[in-house]
Amino acid sequence: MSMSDMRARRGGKKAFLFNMIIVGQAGLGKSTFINTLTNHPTIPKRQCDDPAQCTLEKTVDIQAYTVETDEDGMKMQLTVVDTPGFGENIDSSTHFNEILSYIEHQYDDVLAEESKIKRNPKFQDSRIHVLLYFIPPTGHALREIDIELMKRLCGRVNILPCIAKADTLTPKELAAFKMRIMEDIAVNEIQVFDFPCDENEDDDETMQENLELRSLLPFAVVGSDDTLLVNGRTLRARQYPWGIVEVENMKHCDVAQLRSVLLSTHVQELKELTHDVLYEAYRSEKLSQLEGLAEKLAELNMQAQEQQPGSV
Ligand SMILES: Nc1nc2c(ncn2[C@@H]2O[C@H](COP(=O)(O)OP(=O)(O)OP(=O)(O)O)[C@@H](O)[C@H]2O)c(=O)[nH]1
Repeated sequence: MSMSDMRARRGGKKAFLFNMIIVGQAGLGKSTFINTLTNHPTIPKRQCDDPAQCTLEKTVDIQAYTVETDEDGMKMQLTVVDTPGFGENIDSSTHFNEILSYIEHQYDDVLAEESKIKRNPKFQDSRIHVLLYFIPPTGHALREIDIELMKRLCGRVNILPCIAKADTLTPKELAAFKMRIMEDIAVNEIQVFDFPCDENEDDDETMQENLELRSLLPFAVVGSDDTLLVNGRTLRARQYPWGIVEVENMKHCDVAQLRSVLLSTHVQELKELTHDVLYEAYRSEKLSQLEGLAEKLAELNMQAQEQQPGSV
């Protein structure tokens, strides 16, 4: 779909449903980022008076939060699925399996609904349209765990890689880190959502915008729960002894562009890719598995009948 079509759709009365999941190591600022993105305390802060206890009070369950957004005239009902951060000591394969089964479970629900003779008019499609993968700001390269997780999930969900806490890197470090991450993604054949362009469908403006967005990958993210007064304007920002990092300032990070992608310009495309490509692949895999099982059962039945006394 072209950007102009997308814009033509904006301002419609019906709120768009969009579902995202956020994944990454513990303490990378996932909850803070969601509240920054939605400009709302979508994920409640954990109440904790005792700093010693605070570190123990992490996100422990996969949990969905829904919030209304209105970005650039595009109204949406956004559901964000927050996942527990994984760490060095956690068995990562269990963690990956939980995320994968959560994503597949939403596909199963749709598959079951599609197979009903009488559909439920109130059925809510909770398929995940995008996964934000938070990479720690090590400044080196992707870790094995990042590669493994993205490899396992990329056939099931659109992945957008993000560098968490990008304010901890200098601009030079950030640029080099971005380059190495994209090299690792290519070498390991990880399919991420890279703003594909279609010469036959997209107009020049869309192609240009997509190429610019692609060049930003992975998005440099900064989140903050605080607002500060900067030159007479109240802004979401992080304050340090040496200065201020403004969340919406494109010179400081890529949050402004990422917000626009996630809440407006690329919502339709991510939904279409989820339905037409990812869900379709899952559906046919599932159905051929069922077909294989049915054939096996029929074969076993036939053998059982042949072995019955009196059968010819
Ligand atoms: N420097 C920096 N710190 C951040 C940023 N975003 C969040 N933080 C801080 O990082 C800490 C953890 O933030 P959370 O949002 O709770 O992290 P989380 O990933 O949701 O944590 P889990 O739920 O435990 O996985 C908090 O002290 C935040 O203030 C950021 O962009 N830059």
